[in-house]
Amino acid sequence: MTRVVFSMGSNLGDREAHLKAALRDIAPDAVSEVYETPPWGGDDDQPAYYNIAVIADDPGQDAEGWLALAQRLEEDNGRIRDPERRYGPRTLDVDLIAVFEDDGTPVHGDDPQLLLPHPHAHLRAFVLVPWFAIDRDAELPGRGRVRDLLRDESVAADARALRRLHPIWSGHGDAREP
Ligand SMILES: Nc1ncnc2c1ncn2[C@@H]1O[C@H](COP(=O)(O)OP(=O)(O)OP(=O)(O)O)[C@@H](O)[C@H]1O
Ligand SMILES: Nc1nc2c(c(=O)[nH]1)N=C(CO)CN2
Repeated sequence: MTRVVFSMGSNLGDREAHLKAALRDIAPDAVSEVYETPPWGGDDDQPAYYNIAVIADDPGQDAEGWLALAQRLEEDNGRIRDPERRYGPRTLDVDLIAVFEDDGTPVHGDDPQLLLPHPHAHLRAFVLVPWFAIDRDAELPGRGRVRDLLRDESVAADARALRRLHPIWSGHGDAREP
């Protein structure tokens, strides 16, 4: 069994519909409410994002399997990458933030195709705030408790600009209206 923490974001088209479509394919254990978040990364000329954090367990899935799933979800939602814009807009972005073995051991990855834990997660309020909302004891391997990471001055400033909107998931393994 492995446990994955995903960060999902959308800022093109029907943002909520893209997130719901992704949830339908993964049978999550926990899903945060939707947060509206300003673009992070310096490319500010784009719409605000909808972001959620998602936790899922699957007995048969390893880290590579979770990545393949994430990439399929992006493709199914029409993801196009603009090589000129590192942090440009997208219909759906699914990042693996951390993966844990059955006994809680974190999976580490240094292949550029799969960096684990995600190398920028500790800097991103749009990742940390939703994650903390669904797991008060969350810990980002190598960086510390999410509770403490949120106290960083720059992260805390970004966190204040997030707007918590509403639930997106009913808790019954699908993505129906709550
Ligand atoms: N932890 C990870 N989660 C998702 N993709 C990853 C991860 N580590 C490495 N990658 C690789 O990153 C590549 C680029 O992904 P993508 O274009 O979605 O990046 P991004 O979401 O724009 O930026 P960032 O990774 O900083 O969030 C993909 O080919 C993927 O294999
Ligand atoms: N607010 C916000 N900003 C971003 C996001 C995102 O999901 N939300 N994803 C990015 C690339 O992973 C870059 N910037």
